[in-house]
Amino acid sequence: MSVETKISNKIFDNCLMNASGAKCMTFEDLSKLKNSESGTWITKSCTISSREGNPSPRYVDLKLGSINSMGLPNLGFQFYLDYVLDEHKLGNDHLFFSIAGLSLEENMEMLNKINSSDFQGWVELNLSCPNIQGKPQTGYDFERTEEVLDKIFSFYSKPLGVKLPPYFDIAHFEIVADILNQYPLQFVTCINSIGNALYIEDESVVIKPKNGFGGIGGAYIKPTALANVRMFYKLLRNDISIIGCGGVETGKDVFEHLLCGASMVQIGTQLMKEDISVFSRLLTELKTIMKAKNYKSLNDFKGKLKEL
Ligand SMILES: CC(C)(C)CCc1c(C(=O)O)[nH]c(=O)[nH]c1=O
Repeated sequence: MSVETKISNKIFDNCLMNASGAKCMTFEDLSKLKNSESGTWITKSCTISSREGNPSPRYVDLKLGSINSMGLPNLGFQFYLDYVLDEHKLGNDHLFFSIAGLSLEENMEMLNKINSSDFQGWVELNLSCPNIQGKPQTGYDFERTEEVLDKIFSFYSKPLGVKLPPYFDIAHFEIVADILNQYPLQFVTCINSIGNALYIEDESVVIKPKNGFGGIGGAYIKPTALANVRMFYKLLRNDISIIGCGGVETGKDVFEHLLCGASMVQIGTQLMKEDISVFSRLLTELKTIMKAKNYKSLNDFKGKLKEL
């Protein structure tokens, strides 16, 4: 039995990786991920300059998930470029590099540098990156998304995918899929946290930034994550792989993301709660499910969600 998977022309030993943002900011974080059971790993979304991010408490684990307003803390673009280039020298060309520039110019600057570097892995462009003041995040500003992808694909020639915020309206799925289908994207990651949720404990918010408003992850968001994976699996070109993210706590949750059409599954909140042993547990649980159903490989069930 195999839990191998493929994104564009690269095969991974297994279909699990961390979600950008979860335990992937420092060299120590990244080394632990590299040496974990995950099939690959991704860096924390970065900006050109390093950032402290928001004041704490800015991330809180909840019974049914998590809430965060980290504020894009990261060690700065050059740190992550140096990191992935060191990995390239060690022969690791299958890791993911997340960027979330604070402007289109910043994203272009980072992508120009990556384009002319020896990096051979994938870039995950975080479309939850902030937009012009007063406008919604880029992923919710469809004209802006088209403009950003136009500019990027006018010069960027290496494998690239986008991390999408959750959508809810069928018309939005269709508009976004039509835009994405115009570009040579290798993958789409669905979903980022569900933005601006509010969690209350003892008559108070639980995180300091943004009056307690933060992105929600974990079990709360699995139904929405699965719907986004399924929708984009159906609407996007077959050569665009779907990476599922959202609400994965067990092997059954991984199985459900794969059933919806995901080729790779990212773990965020549960990685924050359980640390990197989560990958071996999830792989064991997934293999148990596959064995019980006599599935030999992911292709036996990937995308084959039954409808009534
Ligand atoms: C929300 C942004 C700060 C603009 C991007 C970084 C990010 C963060 C973050 O760094 O606060 N948290 C998330 O759950 N998703 C993200 O994409």
